[in-house]
Amino acid sequence: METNEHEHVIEVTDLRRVYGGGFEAVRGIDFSVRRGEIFALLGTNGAGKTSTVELLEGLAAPADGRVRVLGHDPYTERALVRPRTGVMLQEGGFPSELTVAETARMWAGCVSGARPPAEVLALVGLESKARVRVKQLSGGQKRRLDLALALLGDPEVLFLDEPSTGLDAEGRRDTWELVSALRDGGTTVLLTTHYLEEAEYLADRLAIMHEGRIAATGTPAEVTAAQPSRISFELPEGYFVGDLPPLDELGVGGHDTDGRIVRLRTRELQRTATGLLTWAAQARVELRRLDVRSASLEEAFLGIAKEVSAERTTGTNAKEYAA
Ligand SMILES: Nc1ncnc2c1ncn2[C@@H]1O[C@H](COP(=O)(O)OP(=O)(O)OP(=O)(O)O)[C@@H](O)[C@H]1O
Repeated sequence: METNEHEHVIEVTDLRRVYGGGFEAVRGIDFSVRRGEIFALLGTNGAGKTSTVELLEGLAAPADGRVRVLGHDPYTERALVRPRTGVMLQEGGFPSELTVAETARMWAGCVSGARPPAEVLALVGLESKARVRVKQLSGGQKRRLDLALALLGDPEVLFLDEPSTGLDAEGRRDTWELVSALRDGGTTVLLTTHYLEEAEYLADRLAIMHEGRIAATGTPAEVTAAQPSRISFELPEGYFVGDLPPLDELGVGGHDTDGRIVRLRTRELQRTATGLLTWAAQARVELRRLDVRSASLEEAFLGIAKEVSAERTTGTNAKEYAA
């Protein structure tokens, strides 16, 4: 395996996917993934994540744009790319009468240089289920079997489509640890997920997709830093919002109230917090229920989805969306 960690293992340029009937599910996206990196594609339902991953896996040809996986076109050069990648699909669809071990052996027969099936079953914690029929597995155990099969070829690049859907909290945590360990061993991972905490925990970098486009991309910290922080507190007895220092002078971008609770949004957290606390000290009042927090990935996600929808409604980007 090559070890150049700066090498771009996945490169996507102005990628488009159009389904029969003319629906454009992927509308010109760009991103790249370096060797040994975990990259997460997040998005609302129908954002185009699976449509994108299928293009990376070479299951369909793009309508336009370019995809390279390990330097090759995964569709036209499938024979070069496929043996070096592992794919965990959303629904594996195995014959349900086979046992777990038989399924793994059958799959190993289709993979050149496959690892011993027992080894990958142990990796995902399914060794004790080797003799159980697939139809008797729980939903979470089936997802783990999907993952084991994707690992049979010891892939350089692993595509994981919602790897922990259906897993309980412990199973999810186990999967995260396994995926982290694979990354630490040099595997490049592209995953789609609905769980923001999964992306926060696992992803070195991520992209948030919305309606076929990438609305934000970067490290989890970069994506959340672009969203406003929040400060909330209870107005002291006898005070009104108008008694606070002018909010724009404190760097506040917006505010709302809920009874006596005031919520401020700011991109200058330190300036706003300092101004507010200085005012409280000078007025000799206590700010009860004070809560100061940076945006979470979840807030960033919801904020981006809302912003893009609002732009669309007001027509800011009407032309772009009509394209
Ligand atoms: N075969 C198809 N024919 C027509 N439209 C399709 C087809 N497959 C998907 N779509 C549409 O393309 C859009 C993107 O779907 P896709 O499955 O890629 O989204 P996703 O981000 O993976 O969503 P989810 O999180 O719900 O799995 C959706 O509007 C979907 O209805």
